[in-house]
Amino acid sequence: MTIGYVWNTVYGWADTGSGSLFPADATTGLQPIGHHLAHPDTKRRFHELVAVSGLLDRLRPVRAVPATEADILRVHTAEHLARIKEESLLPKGGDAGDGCSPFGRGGYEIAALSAGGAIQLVDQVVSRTIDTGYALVNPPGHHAYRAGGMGFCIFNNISIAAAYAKDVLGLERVAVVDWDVHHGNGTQEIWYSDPSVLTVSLHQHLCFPPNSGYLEERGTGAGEGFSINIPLPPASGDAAYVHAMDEVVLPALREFRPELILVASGFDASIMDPLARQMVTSAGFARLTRRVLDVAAELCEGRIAFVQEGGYSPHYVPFCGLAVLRELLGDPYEPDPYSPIVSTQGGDVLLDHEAEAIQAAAHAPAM
Ligand SMILES: O=C(CCC1CCCC1)NO
Ligand SMILES: [Zn+2]
Repeated sequence: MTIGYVWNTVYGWADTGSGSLFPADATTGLQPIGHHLAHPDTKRRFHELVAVSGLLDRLRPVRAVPATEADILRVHTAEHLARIKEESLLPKGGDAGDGCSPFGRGGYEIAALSAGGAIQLVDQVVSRTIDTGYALVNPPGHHAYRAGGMGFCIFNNISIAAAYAKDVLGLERVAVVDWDVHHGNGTQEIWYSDPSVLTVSLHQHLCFPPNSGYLEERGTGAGEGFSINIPLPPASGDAAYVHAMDEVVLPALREFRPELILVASGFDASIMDPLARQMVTSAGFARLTRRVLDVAAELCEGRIAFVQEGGYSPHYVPFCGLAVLRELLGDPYEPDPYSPIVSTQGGDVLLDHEAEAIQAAAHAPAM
């Protein structure tokens, strides 16, 4: 198996400013802090663990190339692209669009390279140059909608890659499975009326964005039934996520019959993440990964690619990512150093209310 891997040093240079979420503001008590919650150090640490663990030597480097304006415009409006480029020229940069997604001067180039990393990985998976792979890109993308960015996302990397797969590589059906803990509202919006892209979002119900990701959001027009939301209760752990995968995601993929599966791989559903309240462990992410790898082999000759989204625990994200990469390499799961603490907190048992939430999603109208 040849497993591709995308990383570029500038992904670790994304300037997230001096705030923790909102910009520092002495008048409102928002003290400056060294690391914004989305500080790139978390993803740099993931990369460094991949390197120090020895896995990097077993991965095939895939070189990120900046997404072109044409690539970005397949998904985003000209106005959004123009604004990001304009603000990226300012001495202190700008914001993706919601006031808590800062980027520094040159942020456009990093965001274009993030989207371009996803494109390059998809290109090599579809052409079978590599069997599968992981794009450890930054900034993330799944909240970015056609006309704007939000939630730390400037451009919707995975949608830009999906559009490339359709329009340039000629694929007719692409599925996006989003296990980032927050609703993939941007990805959903972009493809909401389009039956050629199935979007499936597993997320903590109402965690972010506000009032988004309801079960009833199923697509519109020709796209009716091709947007699937699986809102999960807070504290859902490995058992709930694996059950949701088995009961909702895999059946939907089998019905849709994608030619390519893209996984929006956020690790903020982890038990140690500061921006959500789920309890997924590195073992849980390994189990989810095994399942999507197997269904890709079953449905589309293994054409599956993983694109980094969120994940904010600098302590734990590296080990969640390592567990996913070990699964891609066919290595057995290895408990991480936090396992004695995180694997005894109860997320490994499916609770009734979790099962009920998942059954509700499983019985939503078919596509
Ligand atoms: O990881 C993210 C970003 C979530 C934060 C954006 C503002 C508050 C929560 N989205 O997937
Ligand atoms: Zn997230």
